[in-house]
Amino acid sequence: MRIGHGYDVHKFAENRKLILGGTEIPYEFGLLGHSDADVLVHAVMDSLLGATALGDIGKHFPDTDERYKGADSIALLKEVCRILDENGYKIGNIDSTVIAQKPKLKDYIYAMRENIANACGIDISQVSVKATTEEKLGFTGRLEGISAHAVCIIE
Ligand SMILES: Nc1ccn([C@@H]2O[C@H](COP(=O)(O)O)[C@@H](O)[C@H]2O)c(=O)n1
Ligand SMILES: C[C@@]1(CO)OP(=O)(O)OP(=O)(O)OC[C@H]1O
Repeated sequence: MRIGHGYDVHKFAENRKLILGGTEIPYEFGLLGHSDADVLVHAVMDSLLGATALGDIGKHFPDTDERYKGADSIALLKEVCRILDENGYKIGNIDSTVIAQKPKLKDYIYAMRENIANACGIDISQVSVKATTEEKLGFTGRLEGISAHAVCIIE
């Protein structure tokens, strides 16, 4: 059994969609990135890669590579899960937290869990997504961006 941890941050920008956990969330700002900037899926991918000690998302999907411009992070997650499978690993469970002052995410949590579980070929009960604010403190509290943490167990 191996444990993995992932963390990512993306800043808010105008004229971008807000994609979290593969779900488009209505909000006045989106997140800036080379890909679709899905900060939650990026943290999940880094936790899985961390558990295998096979590098990180920057190594597998460099932000200098035109192939990943506007990339659907859920598609990248599927590739990470293919790598895990190729190396003989199975996911035990994934737990994650999105840190966002706004928007409220509770109505989208189930859809995010479902998207992540489907991409990984696991049951939704193996994927937890939580949301919290930082009580208006720090960069998330100032509405400058969103961060996400994820941990996982693989076997
Ligand atoms: N962007 C967010 C942040 C929080 N939630 C939900 O609200 C609960 C209370 O959040 P606090 O930061 O005030 O502790 C939290 O447990 C989430 O259920 C949310 O939906 N979206
Ligand atoms: C997945 C990638 C691909 O460009 O997405 P980005 O939007 O650049 O996001 P970041 O978390 O800064 O780096 C990871 C990249 O590998």
